[in-house]
Order: sequence, then C-alpha cells, then structure tokens
Amino acid sequence: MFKKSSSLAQAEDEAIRVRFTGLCAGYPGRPVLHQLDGDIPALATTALVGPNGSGKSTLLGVLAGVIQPTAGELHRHGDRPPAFVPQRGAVGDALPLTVRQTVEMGRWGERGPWRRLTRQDRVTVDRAMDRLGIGDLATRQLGELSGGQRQRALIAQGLAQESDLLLLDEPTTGLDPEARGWIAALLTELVVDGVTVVHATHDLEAARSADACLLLRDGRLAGQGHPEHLLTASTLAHVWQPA
Ligand SMILES: Nc1ncnc2c1ncn2[C@@H]1O[C@H](COP(=O)(O)OP(=O)(O)OP(=O)(O)O)[C@@H](O)[C@H]1O
Repeated sequence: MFKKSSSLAQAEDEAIRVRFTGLCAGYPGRPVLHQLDGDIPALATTALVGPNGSGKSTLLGVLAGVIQPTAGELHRHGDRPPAFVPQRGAVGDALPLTVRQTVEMGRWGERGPWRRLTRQDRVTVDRAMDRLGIGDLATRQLGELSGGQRQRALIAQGLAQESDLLLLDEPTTGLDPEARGWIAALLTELVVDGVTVVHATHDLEAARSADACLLLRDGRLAGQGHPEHLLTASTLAHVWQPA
C-alpha cells in the first residue's frame, strides 16, 4: 500500500490542531456524543453548528478537557492548554466581580486562584481588555453590564489565558447585528495572530464566515467541511427536521 512520506504526514499533522476518532462522551447516565470522527484545522476558525441539544457544548467541553470522553481518542497537537469561554448563562452574573477581576481570572491557570498577578500578567489583562474595547469598563461590576459588554469581558478572559486554542460557546447569542459582526471580525483577526478558534453557534451568518464547520445532529456528526459546501439549504433542512 502507498505509504505517506514522513514529511507529508508531518505537514498534515501541523495543519490539524485537534483530531478525534470514535469519540463518545456525555454526562452520568446520559450518553450525548456518539462515535465522532473529526478534525479541527489549525490556524482557522471552526464553527460547531446544530439544533438545540445536538451536543455542541458537550463537544466544546470535551475539546476543552472539562468533559472526559467515555470512548474514542482525542489528540490535541500543541502543548498549551485550551482557553474555554462557556455560554454566557453559565457564568454567574450575580458574582460581585468587576470587569478587570473577571479578565484577571484568565491568568489563574498560570498563577493559581487569588494569587498576586505579576506585572506581565497585568499587561496581558490590559491588552485583552483593550482588544475587546472594554478598557473603560474595567471597574464596572459584571452584573451591571449589557449582554454585549459582558460577552466581551468573557472573551477578554479567554484571551488573557494566552492559549493558541480558543473555544467559545455561542459568543454572539443575544447580541445585536453590529456586535455580532464585530465579534466575528475579531475571531478572524485572532487567527492571523496565531490562534485556532472553535465556536459553537446558532448564527448561520457567523458559521458561514468560518473556515470550517462541523455539523451535529443528535450527538452525531452530520457533516464537516467548508461552510459554503456544508451549509446548503437541503442539508440544513435535513438536520433541523424533527427526528
Ligand atoms: N450537565 C448536564 N447533565 C446532563 N445532561 C446534560 C448536561 N448538559 C447538557 N446535557 C444534555 O446533553 C445533550 C446535549 O446538550 P448540549 O448542551 O451539548 O447541546 P447544544 O447543541 O450545545 O445545545 P444548545 O444549542 O441548546 O446550547 C442535551 O440532551 C442536554 O440535555
């Protein structure tokens, strides 16, 4: 059988940030993901698309390492741990935290919770807030912010982790079109800066602007590829039709 040269195999490996095969995962007594085989391309944006309950957040949790697979394999190339920005509702808005404190939590992975931040950490936090245009909100309480401002604070927390793999759960849900467009543009810019971005989304426009797409239905992979080829009217109708 034709065997790939090792340099070709290496080039392919470098083009893939995460590869999973036969991946199964879920919650106690509730299997959710069934035998998924897929790739997350490196230095690209990948959109996870599918109806409510199809397993997008669960797959993000597995990619983030917070949910352990029950079967199959997951290979993350690269050695930095991923940065995970969960769904907005998953973060306690009632916590008495300022925007700055929220973003500083992004440094805890390096520094440990509630430890003093170094000067370099503070520079990283400032940069993340500036990048998201929330420097002037630094002293505001998270609970007093608009949905879009809070979303920016949570994304800034993800950036402050300085990972090269950023996982975002529905970063544009509930935002107005301008804020959605702004966040979509930011995700593309991050790729230029060397970050691989994966985001779960119900926003088909955001999904169409991604470089790659994984389409989920009932915890199974219904397709993967370039959104232009994958997100056709007939595929979408098939995936969204009641089971
Ligand atoms: N913590 C949990 N414990 C038990 N079951 C859960 C838990 N979280 C999610 N589930 C179940 O897992 C399945 C997949 O949920 P998941 O949140 O991954 O879907 P999703 O595609 O992200 O949905 P949505 O678009 O509504 O956010 C659903 O049936 C859900 O009820």
